[in-house]
Amino acid sequence: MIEATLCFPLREWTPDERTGDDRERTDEVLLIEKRRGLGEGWYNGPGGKLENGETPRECAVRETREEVGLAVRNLEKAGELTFTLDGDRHTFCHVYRTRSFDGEPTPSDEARPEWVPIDEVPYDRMWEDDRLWLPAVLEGDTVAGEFRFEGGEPLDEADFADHDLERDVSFEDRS
Ligand SMILES: CNc1ncnc2c1ncn2[C@@H]1O[C@H](COP(=O)(O)OP(=O)(O)OP(=O)(O)O)[C@@H](O)[C@H]1O
Repeated sequence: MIEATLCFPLREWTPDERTGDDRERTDEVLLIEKRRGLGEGWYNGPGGKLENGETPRECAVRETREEVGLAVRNLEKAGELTFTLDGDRHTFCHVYRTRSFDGEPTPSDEARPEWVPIDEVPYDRMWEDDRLWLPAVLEGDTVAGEFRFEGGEPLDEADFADHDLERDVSFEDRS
């Protein structure tokens, strides 16, 4: 089974009063448009597979740096997701969020970063399961879920079948 991570950097957006912008204060999340590999063309958070000897947190920090050049800190565990394919466990994904980071998001060969207001997340251009668990993560809740896909490899061409999801879970292992 593949072990992977996703990281969702958050920042507060406030209107600049000098421009007369009357939109409400909101949170924005840093998403990427994936340019190659699994989920190419779709939006997701920065993230990827664990390398040998790496902890999930280290992986999320490394992948965010590699994909969008942002140095994230103080990651908060927000979710654990299991993706099955035709009944077998395919990927286990650790989800993090953080409001601490240095640098400016910069595009790479792998990803094009974009700050998006949390109520404008483009769920129709994401993995089908994202709409089920990401809103809770962006609202500050924690989630644990299993999402079942059918139809064979690759995972991003399989059909989403069904799921179980729990909110307000606690993660004991600090991973
Ligand atoms: C099935 N439903 C899913 N819903 C939401 N997110 C999903 C996902 N399934 C995989 N993911 C995430 O997608 C990234 C794959 O990225 P990643 O491992 O980098 O794939 P890629 O093939 O590009 O690998 P390399 O860059 O070659 O290592 C990685 O963050 C992983 O957690």
